[in-house]
Amino acid sequence: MPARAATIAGSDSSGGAGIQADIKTFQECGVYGMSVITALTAQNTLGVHDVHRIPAAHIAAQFDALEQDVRPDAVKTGMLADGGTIHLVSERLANFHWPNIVVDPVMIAKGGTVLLEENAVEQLRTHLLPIATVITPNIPEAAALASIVIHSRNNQLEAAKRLHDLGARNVLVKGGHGPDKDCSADLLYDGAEGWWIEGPRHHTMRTHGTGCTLSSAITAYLAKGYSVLDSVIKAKQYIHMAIKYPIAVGNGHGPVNHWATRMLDRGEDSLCHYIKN
Ligand SMILES: Nc1ncnc2c1ncn2[C@@H]1O[C@H](COP(=O)(O)OP(=O)(O)O)[C@@H](O)[C@H]1O
Ligand SMILES: Cc1ncc(COP(=O)(O)OP(=O)(O)O)c(N)n1
Repeated sequence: MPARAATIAGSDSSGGAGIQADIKTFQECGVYGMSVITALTAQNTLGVHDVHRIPAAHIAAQFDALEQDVRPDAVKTGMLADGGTIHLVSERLANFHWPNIVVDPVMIAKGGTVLLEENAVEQLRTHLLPIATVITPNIPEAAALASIVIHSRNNQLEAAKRLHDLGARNVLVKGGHGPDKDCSADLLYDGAEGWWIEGPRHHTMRTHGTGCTLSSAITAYLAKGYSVLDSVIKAKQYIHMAIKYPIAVGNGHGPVNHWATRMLDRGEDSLCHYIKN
């Protein structure tokens, strides 16, 4: 059987983020992709226009269908919408013992639409963080979860330490929203060591779905058996290529190019590098 990855997330009708971005990324990274859909969004590159939550019984049925037949080698969570869904997802993940759990704590879309009810942040902290192999907050999400203001790399590290203390085994605080104009630096912290995984900052509007794409690439490489550090480095190279070589889709914040590596037929770019903190 091929390596298998599952995404537990919301659908983006325009295909740039959510379930669609995750499945495209799984495919490009060479793993078999599966999904548990938590919400449907009517969305395009201009924004999120409507959200329809999936009833809990049907989310549970999707989980059970995978468990009974095609267990994943790694799994990620994305848009979970509300506390009830977080509760159900964390209960299923804990009971099924699915390995390699990547938690992307999606809270707000780039256009400003709330994708997780504000009062569900505590459920994320107490239910999902403790079972996460890796958590991948962006800077505003890390700030909200760790109750800290993030203006600098030192703050990024402090947030990572606090989230590790809450139970996440590895914490990746992504730097896309950081202040550095030339570099987008993500910090990986495992409780002992910190690694800065850096790539050049691309000045572009086509960044819809960057977080979903990075976390699903990490999930794919974990499913293939890479270590957490190697999975994050390979995923960073994948997102770097997907932003650097854009495709023109839509009139707003366009999606990243999920097949950049294949289209260029040139393998992975070597511009990303990592350094010990
Ligand atoms: N303009 C950019 N140039 C290069 N890398 C970027 C850019 N924007 C985001 N990234 C990278 O994309 C990934 C997702 O980052 P981020 O934007 O922080 O997440 P989110 O989409 O969840 O807000 C990270 O690896 C980050 O460094
Ligand atoms: C259905 C759905 N899930 C997640 C997001 C957020 O995706 P992200 O990768 O953080 O990218 P942006 O939307 O912030 O560009 C989403 N929009 N829709």
